This record gives sequence, structure tokens and C-alpha cells, in this order.
Amino acid sequence: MATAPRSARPGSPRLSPILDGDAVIRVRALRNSFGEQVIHDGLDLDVRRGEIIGVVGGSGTGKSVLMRSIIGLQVPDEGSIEVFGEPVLECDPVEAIDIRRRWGVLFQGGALFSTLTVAENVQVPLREFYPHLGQPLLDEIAAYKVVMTGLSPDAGPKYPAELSGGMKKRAGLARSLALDPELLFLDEPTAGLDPIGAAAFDELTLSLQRTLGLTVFLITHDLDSLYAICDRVAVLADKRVIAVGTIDELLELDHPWIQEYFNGPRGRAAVTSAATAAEKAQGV
Ligand SMILES: Nc1ncnc2c1ncn2[C@@H]1O[C@H](COP(=O)(O)OP(=O)(O)OP(=O)(O)O)[C@@H](O)[C@H]1O
Repeated sequence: MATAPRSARPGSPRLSPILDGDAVIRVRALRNSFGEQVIHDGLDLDVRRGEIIGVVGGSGTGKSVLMRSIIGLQVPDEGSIEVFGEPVLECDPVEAIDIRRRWGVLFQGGALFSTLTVAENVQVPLREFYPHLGQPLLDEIAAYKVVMTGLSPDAGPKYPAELSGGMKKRAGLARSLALDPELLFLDEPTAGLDPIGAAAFDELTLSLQRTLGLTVFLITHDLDSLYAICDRVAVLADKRVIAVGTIDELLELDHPWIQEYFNGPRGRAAVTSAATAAEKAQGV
């Protein structure tokens, strides 16, 4: 199924606010540093319920550090972070577990355990959060998640080393969906995939987001993904989020990085491929 470029939908002519009322993630005045190196300073961002938000920025601007801060793997120097309305930096361990079970994460490269099969990988979060579940139910849930991500059922007993790059991403996605999350974090999910594999992964993400009503926080360098599936894009530069909006809205800004990124040769190629996908979807 080809997908129309979502940024082409008619939208507000104004740039979306960085701060938003119905936010699933709310980051305020975030500061992160490593020694002398300041990564974020005064970073604000709201992620709306049910959207796919693309997070872009030059290499090293702190996209992954931002994601790690939100999911609690990086303790910031300053700032506040709310997820589902809960202050994740201040909650007690029991509350933290309750929040963590409502999100799934696909780390860069998939981060599968190499000594476990695909099915066993999917079962890891289930065992962690629901230790009382019996093996037959674990097997059943894992088999369902494997198929849900477009893998064939016989991928379940395979080890990561026996999978292609695209299959590993899908297996990682299956694991991130193990707990039926409301919120999905994807860190460069299409990196290393060929264009066809990347487009297929985008379509899978979009279809899961629509079917399951997910909110998706998508870190990517892939312009095709931004055009194909993102509702809004957040741009990291100068240690903060400098703008959030649809691609059309961002293009109205004259920030040099934004213009170079979206209007450079790769940006123009992505526009062409999104237009072609839209025509195919409409049967033109
Ligand atoms: N644990 C760490 N210790 C020291 N420095 C770190 C650590 N984690 C990240 N950094 C530094 O923080 C900066 C931002 O890293 P991050 O991985 O978030 O960038 P990014 O925007 O995701 O980059 P890319 O697009 O290349 O993946 C980099 O300069 C990186 O070297």
C-alpha cells in the first residue's frame, strides 16, 4: 500500500506551537551536558497524542540523548519531563514501572539479544513486567507480535544472526510492541535499510500507528520517512528544538539548516518520491 505524503494535507498556515495542551510528552527547559559539552539548553517540546512526530537535526545535536532523557536512561542537569502527565524525573520506582510499561522503544540497530531467539526477545519485556505469565501465554503473545510486524511465523525460533537487516528491525519492533504500548519511540528505524525495505518499514509504522492508536516519537535522518508518515517534524539545532510543524510550515522558515535540509538535493528527491507515492495511492 502506497501512502500519501501526510505533510501535503491541508493544515494550519501557522507554525505549530512547540508547547501544546494535549501532550503525551511534555519537556520543559531541558539541559543535558557531558563534562564541558552542553548538548541541550532550554529545550522545550510537546508531543501530541496520536501523532507521529519526526525528530530531526544534524548529527550530534542530541536527538538520541533527548529520547534517552524522556525514557529515563539519561538524567538531565535541569528541566522537567512529563509523560502521560506524570513527572518522570520525580516519580517513585513503582510509578516509574507503571509509566514504562505504557511505552515501547526500538533502539538504533534493533538492540536484540543475540543469544535469544526472536520470540524470546519479544518475551523479555513481558517477563520483566508480568513475571506471573506462563510459558504458553508468553509463546502465544510473542507469536502474535511477530506476525503483527510482518514477519512470517517461522521467524520466531530464529536467532538475530539468522535475520536480514529489515527482519531484525521488525523483530525489534515486535519486542517494542510486546506490552501493547500507547507510545512508541523509534530511533532511526530505517537506517541501513535499502529504499524498498525502508518504505515498507514506514508503511508498517503508519499502519500500526493507525490501527493501535499509537503516538510515535521517530528519530530519523530519512527524508522519505518524514514526508511519508510524519504529522509534524521537530527540528533540533542550537541545543534546543528550534521549530515544530508540518514540513510545509517548516519550509516557510528561513533557518539555514532547515532550508538546506528540506530544500537540498535529497529533500527535493524526497518531495518527488512522496508525490509519486501519492499519485499511486490515488490510482493516477
Ligand atoms: N554517554 C555519553 N557520554 C558522553 N557524550 C555523549 C554520551 N551520549 C551522547 N554523547 C554526546 O552527545 C552528543 C549528542 O549525541 P546523540 O547521540 O544524542 O546525537 P544524535 O543527534 O542522535 O546524533 P546522530 O544523528 O549522529 O545519531 C554527541 O556529541 C555525543 O557524542
